[in-house]
Amino acid sequence: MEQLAQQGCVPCIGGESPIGAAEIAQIKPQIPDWNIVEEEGEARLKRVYKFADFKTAIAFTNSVGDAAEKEGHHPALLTEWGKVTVSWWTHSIGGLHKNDFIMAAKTDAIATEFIQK
Ligand SMILES: C[C@H](O)[C@H](O)[C@H]1CNC2=NC(N)=NC(=O)C2=N1
Repeated sequence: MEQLAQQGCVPCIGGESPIGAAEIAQIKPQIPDWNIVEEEGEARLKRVYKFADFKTAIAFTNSVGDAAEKEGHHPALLTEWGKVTVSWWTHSIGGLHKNDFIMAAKTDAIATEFIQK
């Protein structure tokens, strides 16, 4: 199976299908530290990363923002002292698309460039 982090997002222009339970079961093991949560009535992928200080947290945040711009798929990012909460979901379908799993895997890869606590 091709690794999620190596894949690119397909453009979401509306009308895409949410990811199915079978595919989630197949690919979720590649992003074991992410939780599927329900917020505002929508399924989202969420993970908290811990860093040594605010400077590292905001540098990581900006790097995730750059990846989002490159792929045209955008997360919610909450940057705090020593901590960044990242949430991925697909606004156009109000839930999870494979793109969100791809971006979660890319986010994990980016995090390895920063020293985590
Ligand atoms: C036109 C543009 O590509 C779309 O609005 C994109 C932008 N980034 C996006 N990001 C996310 N997470 N979900 C979307 O549905 C989405 N739509």
